[in-house]
Amino acid sequence: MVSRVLFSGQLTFPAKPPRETPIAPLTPSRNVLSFPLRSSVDRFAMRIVKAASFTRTVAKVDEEAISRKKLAVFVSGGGSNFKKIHEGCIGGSVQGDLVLLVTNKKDCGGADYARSNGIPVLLFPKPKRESSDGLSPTELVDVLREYGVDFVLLAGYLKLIPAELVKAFPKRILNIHPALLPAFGGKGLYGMRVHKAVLASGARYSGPTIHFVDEEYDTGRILAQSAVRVIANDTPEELAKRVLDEEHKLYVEVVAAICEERIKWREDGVPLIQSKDNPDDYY
Ligand SMILES: Nc1nc2c(c(=O)[nH]1)N[C@@H](CN(C=O)c1ccc(C(=O)N[C@@H](CCC(=O)O)C(=O)O)cc1)CN2
Ligand SMILES: NCC(=O)N[C@@H]1O[C@H](COP(=O)([O-])[O-])[C@@H](O)[C@H]1O
Repeated sequence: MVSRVLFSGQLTFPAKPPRETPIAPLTPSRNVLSFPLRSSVDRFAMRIVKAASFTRTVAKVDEEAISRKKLAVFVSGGGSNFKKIHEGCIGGSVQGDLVLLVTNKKDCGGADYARSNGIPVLLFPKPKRESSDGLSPTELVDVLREYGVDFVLLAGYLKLIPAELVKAFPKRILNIHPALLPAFGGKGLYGMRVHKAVLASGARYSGPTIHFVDEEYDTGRILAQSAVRVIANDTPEELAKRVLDEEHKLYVEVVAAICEERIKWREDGVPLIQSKDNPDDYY
């Protein structure tokens, strides 16, 4: 079972010029004139009115046009979240483009998928053994900037993101964790270890958390979560599968919101997602 609470109370945001709510796209229910026409003159007049309205709406949407975002994804394993985000970019549900894949395991499944889809693969950090391969933290920041990366998405990446990168991309690095933070997070809690800890605790709910990344593991501002029921005789693998299915949905939804600039920061520092269907609602 998945639940998601919609917040639509009075919100206060840091003072900044209010952004006009864009006119909703033309939809029959919203834009069809519904009164009976009296004569051919009325019909002609109505066509003029509707044409003007359409032009104004299109013009407004053009003014509000938001640029596609450039995304870099970091993985260490199979990369199923990475693949779902890529499918979203290709399919049109995400207004973004995957320009880089970064990994600490250059032969992992995510890296193989990137190479077979023409996405450049970078190795970070440098392997411990003496090797020319791999980037230093400074080199990594430089490359991300050269590619014009707007957002960095961690998806099963198992190394600590260095402070240099966190500082270079403030409020622009996201991570997905397979449990409801702040519980079951931190150093040593990743992959199946997380689900084993959840089951051992007797928690009745788990589920993915998407949060902004700071200098420590799993302590950044929480942006999105969804709850997944823990079943009494769940194995770690069964729970992992249910949570991963929910991760795939949640990450694509959040990345779509990021690319559409629908993240709003409340004055107390909590980030919220503005509803796509009703701009007055946040969650
Ligand atoms: N600066 C940050 N870096 C990273 C974060 C973060 O929040 N801030 N999130 C992690 C992802 N993650 C949980 O979501 C996570 C990944 C790995 C570990 C961990 O304990 N790793 C081991 C090494 C594991 C390995 O090399 O196989 C360790 O550091 O000893 C904890 C949490 C990504 N980076
Ligand atoms: N703490 C980090 C962590 O455990 N991340 C988890 O690794 C898996 C990666 O799967 P994927 O490679 O198939 O996307 C995901 O379940 C993700 O939440």
